Amino acid sequence: MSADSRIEAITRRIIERSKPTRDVYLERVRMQIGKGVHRSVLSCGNLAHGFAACSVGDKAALSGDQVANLGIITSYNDMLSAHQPFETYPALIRQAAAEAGGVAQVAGGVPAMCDGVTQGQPGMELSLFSRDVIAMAAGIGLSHNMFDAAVFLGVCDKIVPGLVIAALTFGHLPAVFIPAGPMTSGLPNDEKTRIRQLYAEGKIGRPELLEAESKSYHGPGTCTFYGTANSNQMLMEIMGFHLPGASFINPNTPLRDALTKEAAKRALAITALGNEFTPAGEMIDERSIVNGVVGLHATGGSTNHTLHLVAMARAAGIQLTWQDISDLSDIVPLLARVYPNGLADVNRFHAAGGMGFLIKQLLKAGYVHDDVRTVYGKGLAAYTIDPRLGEDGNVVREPAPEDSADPKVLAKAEAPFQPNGGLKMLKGNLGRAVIKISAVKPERHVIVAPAVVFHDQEDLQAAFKAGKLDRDFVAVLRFQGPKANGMPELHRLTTPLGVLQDRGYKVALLTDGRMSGASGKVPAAIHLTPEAVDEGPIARVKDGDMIRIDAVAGTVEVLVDPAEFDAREPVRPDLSANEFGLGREIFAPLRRIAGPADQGASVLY
Ligand SMILES: O=C(O)[C@H](O)[C@@H](O)[C@H](O)[C@H](O)COP(=O)(O)O
Ligand code: SF4
Repeated sequence: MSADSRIEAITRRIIERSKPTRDVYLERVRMQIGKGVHRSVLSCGNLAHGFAACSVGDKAALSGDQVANLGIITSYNDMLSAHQPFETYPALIRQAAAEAGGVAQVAGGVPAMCDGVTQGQPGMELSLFSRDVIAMAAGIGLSHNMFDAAVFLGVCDKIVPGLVIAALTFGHLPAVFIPAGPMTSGLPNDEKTRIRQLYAEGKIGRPELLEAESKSYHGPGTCTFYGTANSNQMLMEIMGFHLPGASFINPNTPLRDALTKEAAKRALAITALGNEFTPAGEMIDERSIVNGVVGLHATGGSTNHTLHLVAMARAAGIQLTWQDISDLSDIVPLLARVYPNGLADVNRFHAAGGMGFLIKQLLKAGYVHDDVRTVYGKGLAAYTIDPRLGEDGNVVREPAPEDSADPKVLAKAEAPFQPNGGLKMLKGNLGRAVIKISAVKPERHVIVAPAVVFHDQEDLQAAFKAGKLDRDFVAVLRFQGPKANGMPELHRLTTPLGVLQDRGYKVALLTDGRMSGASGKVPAAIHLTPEAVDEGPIARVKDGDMIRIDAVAGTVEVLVDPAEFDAREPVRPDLSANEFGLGREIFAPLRRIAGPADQGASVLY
């Protein structure tokens, strides 16, 4: 089943554009593959160090080059509810590997930041760069070169993108991603938001707010809104890094453990020592990347992936642009309504038919490429399934349903919630930006209002609390880009801007910073490039300038006489206050070399 001709055309132009870098990348992957079983190039001393702490049996196995060895890269910590379940995964993976006649070793750990803990805090200024630090940290583990395949334990925002960059950098190895699954449903996300707004208006106190937050985020597993973390799960499934049906099974359940053990065995089965060798660098190609972007649009996924997918693709020599993402958005319909794009959470998304139903609809309508390679074999059609626990405790896969079990949450391709995708690119005399329209009411897709300029999100919060913002306005929050302060998420502003919007004002945010994947109802033109610290046009905007954000036409403009605007000097504020404190001083070198948002805001390329 071939993809829609428009999808094919965009895929072809990505292939053409990427050819120079993709050819070099594939040549390097094949050269590494050509060196044979990797630990066989190690000296006896290297090898002895590599298995010194192993059992006698594993030492014997690893002394030769016939037994496959899995490198586990884990992002376990107790800070992220989504990653806490990984504490027990290495033992489960070792057991599964032994059952399959292989070996598994933890090759290394990577840091993982919880953006929920750092949201609105200085620590958030390390968040985006942590993606590339995670890629480097995973590379340190895999550089021991003891492994025939790698399994990656990661879920949340920057962790999966960082691990994918590492997996593709070590593209000569098969790579299987193993998730931990979503938290069970707690206080509904819209109720959490309502209570936050009551607190922002001074109508309730901290005890009531903390009670609501704790009922929302209440146990192990990924937070249940459709933010970056759950967008990551969708991507790993539709791009073929997960086993079919792995994404949205709750932690600490028999099916979850069965999926984890199956993933470990599958990773051992697809090494060069077997007959289904599937190196990640060849498995992921331009079609896989396009399938990921399509999945993002069809589900109203996180705006952060206009940064991460670009950086992930680049790791495999594939050059994905915002124009590609925007053009795909014009083609792909919105088929899922999961908070903030609706009231349901990911548990209800899964119960409605989940990834199997979604992929089946996208394949039927020709929006995705079926002729792709995955860790499960060939063809995306293998993912149109519903995972169950079999009698023998193993995973059983039944065909995904033809109909959505909840048409308010998952729609069929012939009757979508919106004719186009969740993400729109904006261009104009202020530069290039991104806006997530899937969660914004249509009457707010175009906003024309005077600018109120801020250099710090706290100043906007203070202006709100002082009652200075009860009017139509565009909050122009600048010096939030990668080089300025690490491009933090400004999701805390959703609450005051949401209160003002609910009071009937036409409000929007324009920033060179980011929002959370969980942000939604307030129109926000984000990732503005060039950023203010690079003297982008946003550095010349003044209070009162009329700003037009138009998600229909795809434009972002300041409505000031061009000659007058160009004659203005860019503002150059003192940013030294955010150059130290809570680790920001050690990230200064990364701020200096960070690339622009439309190229992934990466420090790696
Ligand atoms: O991109 C994302 O999805 C966010 O970074 C998300 O991971 C973050 O944790 C939010 O801040 C959670 O939402 P609240 O802050 O509203 O709890
Ligand atoms: S989804 Fe966000 S808040 Fe929840 S655990 Fe992951 S990073 Fe933390």
